[in-house]
Amino acid sequence: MSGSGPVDPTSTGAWAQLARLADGYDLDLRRHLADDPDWVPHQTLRAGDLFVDLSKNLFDDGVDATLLRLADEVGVAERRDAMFAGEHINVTEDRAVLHTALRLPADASLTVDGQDAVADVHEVLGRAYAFAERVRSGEWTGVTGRRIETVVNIGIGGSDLGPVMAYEALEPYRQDGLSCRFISNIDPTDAGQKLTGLDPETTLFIVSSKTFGTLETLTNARLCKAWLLEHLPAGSDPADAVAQHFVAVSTALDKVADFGIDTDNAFGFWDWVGGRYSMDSAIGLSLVIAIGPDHFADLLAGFHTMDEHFRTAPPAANVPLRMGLLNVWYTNFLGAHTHAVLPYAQLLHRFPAYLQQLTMESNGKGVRWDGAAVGYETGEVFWGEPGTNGQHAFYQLIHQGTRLVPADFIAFARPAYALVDDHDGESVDVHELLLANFFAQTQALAFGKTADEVRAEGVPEELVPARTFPGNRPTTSIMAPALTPAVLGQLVALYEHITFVQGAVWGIDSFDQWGVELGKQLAQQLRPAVSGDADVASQQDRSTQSLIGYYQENRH
Ligand SMILES: O=P(O)(O)OC[C@H]1O[C@](O)(CO)[C@@H](O)[C@@H]1O
Repeated sequence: MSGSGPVDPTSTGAWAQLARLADGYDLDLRRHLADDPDWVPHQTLRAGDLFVDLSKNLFDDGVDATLLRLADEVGVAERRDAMFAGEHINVTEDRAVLHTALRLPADASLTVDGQDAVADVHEVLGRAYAFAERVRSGEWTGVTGRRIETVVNIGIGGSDLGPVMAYEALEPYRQDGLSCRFISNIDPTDAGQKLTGLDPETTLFIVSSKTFGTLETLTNARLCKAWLLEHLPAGSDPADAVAQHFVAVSTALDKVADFGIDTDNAFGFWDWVGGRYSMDSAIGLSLVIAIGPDHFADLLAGFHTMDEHFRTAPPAANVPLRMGLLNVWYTNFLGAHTHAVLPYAQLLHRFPAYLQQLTMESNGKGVRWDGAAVGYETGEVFWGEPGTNGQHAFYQLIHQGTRLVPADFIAFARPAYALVDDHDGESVDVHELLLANFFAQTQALAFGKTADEVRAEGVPEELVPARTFPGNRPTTSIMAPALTPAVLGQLVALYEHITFVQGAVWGIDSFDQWGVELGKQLAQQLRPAVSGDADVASQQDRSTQSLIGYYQENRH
């Protein structure tokens, strides 16, 4: 796989056919759903516990069949199989891409570059579970003998976003008396705020960094170490204190040792796990401690369910394949640039932020994996907020603006908190209000409101245009019984594989992230200028000199 170049998707017959279909495409969702009684059942798919309704997307049988043909012509299935088999599909880093191995059951078998990956994964998982149990039970204590009450994960990007998102999402599964905080930003406010009010005797720090070379994480880890040693009761031995209060998760265990953390208290993973695909590796240690090994195992099982679906479901029933292809249709043929993700679940409030890294660090690429420039758009901008908050903020643009914004709506049949609003002799289940909004929004977006319908409500003629809704705004609805660990695993894996499908069609390496390097290098080079080195400042461009000058004048 790594030896042969990607197919240029624009050279395929399917691409040309999609371009013809898209020319003047004017599907009317009202008519489409009304005229074809089979459309909704045919476009309602299931994957694990997820119930996925694609029917309110802007496509028809012809587009659908051609998208599936495109997947065939560019070889999505072959690339998927190469990923699952451990081939080095991360070409620019010459690495396998095997986050799917992190959730294989213990009796599965997979050899990666001569190593038994399943045995390795389960060895680390077993150690992480045992460690988590010791913390949860109070057997693992701080240096003064007190049990741990707060776990602070220090990490950034993939070493932060997944654990935070899942910690928030699975709040009902957390153990009482144990909480987590997450320090990520190099802005000292982050560490300053998160350390405030902490009791050093009952705090455990997890330094999470795949490379153990990330400026933000190492700086924050040093700040936390200094804070710990300064605030522990006098007489605590520094080496014991670090040993009891610091553990690490990394692929670079030598650097962990250099930092002063006992490698007995370090949990490894492998270069075949990308940072943004690592929340189900030991990077999830804070989550394992918070929700416990059993729930974490359920989460992994959920991931695996979706992996198996993606690997084995026939194309027409394959949810990640179908959703990924629809995203290609919107991006490359209907002119969409962004994609909204709108969870009608407050507990998923960090899910869009998590998806930003997953999707944009993966597919924000301008060259294919053979180095050739792409001649087409890649990488949608993913964004979102929980409903119904978003309704009162940006839905106006989605409903009536000039841009096409495909949106994924996510909701659960059962609420995390069942609350009833008793008023005026009526009892209203508040979750019903949430779901009524969920259903109503996708209905309004799809079917709109015609000028005649607006007039029929007695609206003055001059206000009719402003109060008309064009409709035909595409949405996918994803529902599940409840937001359990297993369902969360399925959801995350679904988006991992959607991202994969898009990257495979575009022929890009969705697993490297060279685009984040230049800024890091320049920050290192610039730093002396920020500290007042006039020579280095004078070597900068005029705009940067002016900005640094402003900073120097106003810093005190
Ligand atoms: O886990 P690490 O090595 O500290 O990296 C953190 C993040 O930094 C990045 O490399 C981007 O700078 C991400 O891909 C990664 O998730």
